[in-house]
Amino acid sequence: MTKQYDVVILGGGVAGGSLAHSLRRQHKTVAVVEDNLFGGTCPNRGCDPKKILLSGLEVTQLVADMQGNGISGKVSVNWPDLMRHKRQYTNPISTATQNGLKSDGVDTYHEHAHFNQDGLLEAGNAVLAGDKYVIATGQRPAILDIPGKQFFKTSTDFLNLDEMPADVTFIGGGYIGFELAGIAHAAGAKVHLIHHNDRPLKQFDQQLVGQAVDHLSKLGVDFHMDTDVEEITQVGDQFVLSGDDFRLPTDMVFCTAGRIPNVDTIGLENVGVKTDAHGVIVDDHLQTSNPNIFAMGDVVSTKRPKLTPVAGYEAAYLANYFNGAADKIQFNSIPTIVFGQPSLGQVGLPSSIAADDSRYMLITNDMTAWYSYHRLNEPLAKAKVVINRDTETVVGATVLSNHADYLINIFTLMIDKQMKISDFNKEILAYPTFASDVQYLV
Ligand SMILES: Cc1cc2nc3c(=O)[nH]c(=O)nc-3n(C[C@H](O)[C@H](O)[C@H](O)COP(=O)(O)OP(=O)(O)OC[C@H]3O[C@@H](n4cnc5c(N)ncnc54)[C@H](O)[C@@H]3O)c2cc1C
Ligand SMILES: NC(=O)c1ccc[n+]([C@@H]2O[C@H](COP(=O)([O-])OP(=O)(O)OC[C@H]3O[C@@H](n4cnc5c(N)ncnc54)[C@H](O)[C@@H]3O)[C@@H](O)[C@H]2O)c1
Repeated sequence: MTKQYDVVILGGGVAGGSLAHSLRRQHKTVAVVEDNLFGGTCPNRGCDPKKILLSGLEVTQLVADMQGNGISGKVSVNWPDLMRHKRQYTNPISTATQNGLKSDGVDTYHEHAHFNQDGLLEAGNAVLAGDKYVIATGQRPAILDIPGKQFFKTSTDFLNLDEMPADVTFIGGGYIGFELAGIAHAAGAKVHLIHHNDRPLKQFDQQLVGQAVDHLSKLGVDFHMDTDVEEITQVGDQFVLSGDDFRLPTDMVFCTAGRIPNVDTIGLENVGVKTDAHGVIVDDHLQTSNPNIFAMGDVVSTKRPKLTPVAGYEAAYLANYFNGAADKIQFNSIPTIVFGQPSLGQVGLPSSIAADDSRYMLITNDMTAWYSYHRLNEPLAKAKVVINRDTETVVGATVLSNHADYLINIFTLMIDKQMKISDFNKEILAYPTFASDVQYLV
């Protein structure tokens, strides 16, 4: 059976689903092929479930910070209850997302999509012919290729754990390692985070990363830097991680050493689509080396952070492009946050570059004693803001605090709207809020 469409989308995640709805508003015929959960990574096994589980950390840490300041008595995370709370949100997502697509007139296929040797797009028994194809197959967890790799669990497993083990280890100090380590620690586990060099979260301000690491260490998280795990063996109910002069028994080990693009099982070689280690290679119109095939979202080879709002933005761009707009894709600043207690957020020009360039002024503030943070007895609140001396505008910011997310979004607006600091300071902002504190930071 061959069916003809204007656009066939491989992958029903954030990018694929959002493009499909936009194309239907243009009355185009659209098929979405999804081989796992509709909605993709973010709502099923990424951002959203992670942040629900993070609420355990937020509540317990707030209560711990406020001990002796009007709050007494400890609270603790009940992991099975928290997991039930998470599942109440995640369980309906895939069906609801698929139904939403169907009711909008999108044909959905719950199959693995691939281009066969004749270059035809197969989805199970169906052949889907498109005037255009869009690859939106996302990424999956990378698994380190070491003896015992079959014992690795992934972030997806973590976000579905029925019981929190007493002792857990994360290998890889990136976004996922830090975020899940914080959640596991709050849930009462002894947590180890192993990183292969001395630069965890290497894209962030290393001074602030160091302070976050010190803070988490004081709370009881064990960091093992410059440590290469070479083998995992099972000993009884435990796993032993070993390398040069290193041996660590643990109950569960998660590989959080990055994600790899889903390009290898979709027959791209049959349709002349070029890829590299970071994903599908595209031009400024998200067009691949095959002019009828486009790619968007996490599967694209790019140095930009691979994030949900970026995937959504690319989907919106392609919808306009397919509707006749000719502009090349351009990106505003992309804010990025490692969620935790504290969270670490960054946007725009990194402070490390600004520190060595006389065109910029770097303003560093310790906000810990400021009213907003004192009120909640927040133990660590720092901000670095980069200002262009000529234009007197903010061009970059890094914030370490439990409320970094509020501040980083405000800095993003200031940067992209090129708002003069003097104009920003004329604004009357609701007080006392984390947002109004920004006027003291610039
Ligand atoms: C643990 C975790 C936490 C995260 N937290 C955040 C966060 O806080 N903020 C943020 O902005 N981003 C976060 N991200 C990243 C975010 O989830 C992704 O950037 C986003 O989901 C990318 O959307 P996408 O549509 O490109 O890919 P996906 O959402 O991954 O969708 C791709 C879809 O394609 C499907 N697929 C793959 N191959 C095929 C095939 N051959 N045939 C059919 N279907 C296929 C997959 O099953 C998947 O559903 C997180 C990611 C993880 C893993
Ligand atoms: N809050 C967010 O926005 C958020 C959260 C989670 C994931 N994400 C997205 O998902 C992507 C993947 O996240 P991630 O944390 O898996 O990847 P990552 O690339 O951020 O971090 C992986 C880390 O593992 C380290 N590593 C690599 N090999 C190692 C080894 N052998 N031993 C020890 N450490 C090793 C790397 O140096 C790196 O620091 C992110 O880049 C981001 O795009 C975003």
